[in-house]
Amino acid sequence: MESSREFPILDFSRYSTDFDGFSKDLFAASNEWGFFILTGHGVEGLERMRDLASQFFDLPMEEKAEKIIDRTLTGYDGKKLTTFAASEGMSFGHPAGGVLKTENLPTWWDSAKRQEVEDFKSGCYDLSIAIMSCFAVQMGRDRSYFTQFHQHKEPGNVLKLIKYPRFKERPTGVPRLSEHTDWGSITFVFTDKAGLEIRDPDDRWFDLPVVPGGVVVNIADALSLWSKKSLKSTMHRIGWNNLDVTTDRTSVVYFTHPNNGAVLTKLDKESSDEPLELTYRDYLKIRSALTYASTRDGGETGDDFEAFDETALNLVKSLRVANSGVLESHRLEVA
Ligand SMILES: O=C(O)CCC(=O)C(=O)O
Ligand SMILES: [Fe+2]
Repeated sequence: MESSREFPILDFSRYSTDFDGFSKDLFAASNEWGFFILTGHGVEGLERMRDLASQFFDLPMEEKAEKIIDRTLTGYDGKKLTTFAASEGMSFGHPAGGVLKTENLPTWWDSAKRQEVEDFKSGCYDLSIAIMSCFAVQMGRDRSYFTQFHQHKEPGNVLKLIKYPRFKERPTGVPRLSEHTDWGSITFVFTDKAGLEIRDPDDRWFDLPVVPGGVVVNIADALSLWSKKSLKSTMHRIGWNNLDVTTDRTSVVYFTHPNNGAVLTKLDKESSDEPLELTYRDYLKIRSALTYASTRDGGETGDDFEAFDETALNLVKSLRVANSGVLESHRLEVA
């Protein structure tokens, strides 16, 4: 679907030559669309990450599935275990340095490869901090305002290599990736293939363009709450219409998260004089309960919604897709 509005494509080299103008444009794009494409971003090592992804996903299942994704979002997110998507993923969580030490990576990821992953993550981290400094200034804060809440602490940022495999025929009733918003601060999607669809400012599905050398950036829930929704966390998905079913799609995705203790917002409570502080940790608990309540085996969280503060629960629900009824569970057996 086309949009009547122009999708924002911005050049990161303006960050050093025209900080004020650039940050204004970045903020406007994130306010209107919640998504933009950044060219000239300078993150190095993408080809190598794609190369490692391709080698890894070609390994026999026993080697890939040696370590399955855990609570630190590290490990193999395998075909048979994946919910919400017809894909397989290899995920590297932890704060900086953690990929070198974790015991939850398949042996194939030796120390040299782990170092390459760390280096790529580090380039992404620097870019994320630069982008957030633009938002901070536009929100009337100090340039380093968000940096203090994105230190190398728990839960850390996640790099995920994702392969959406080709099929002979289009599977029925299952998208490549179900519609959702992301959870943290901002996300980067590096890909050379079409397929990503987002809700445009008129709330219609829009096919994201592919810009060679550009990275797709989107705002996630936590940053949206932090900015009282002036930065938009936009729903997105990957369908079948834009990319032939017989074509593989690989993406390299970097998710940034605030530190667990970061206060995203304060909620006024009638019952108390003190506002309730909603931290990223609180948000995560609510969001994962809402999301996994709809899956067949309930996830790990259980669904003890009564334990949550009602105002906080309603706020997270107001992000629309945190409603468990919207996400559907898909468990697809790939031949
Ligand atoms: O693979 C992509 O292009 C997007 C992935 C995505 O939206 C996600 O994993 O949250
Ligand atoms: Fe996403």
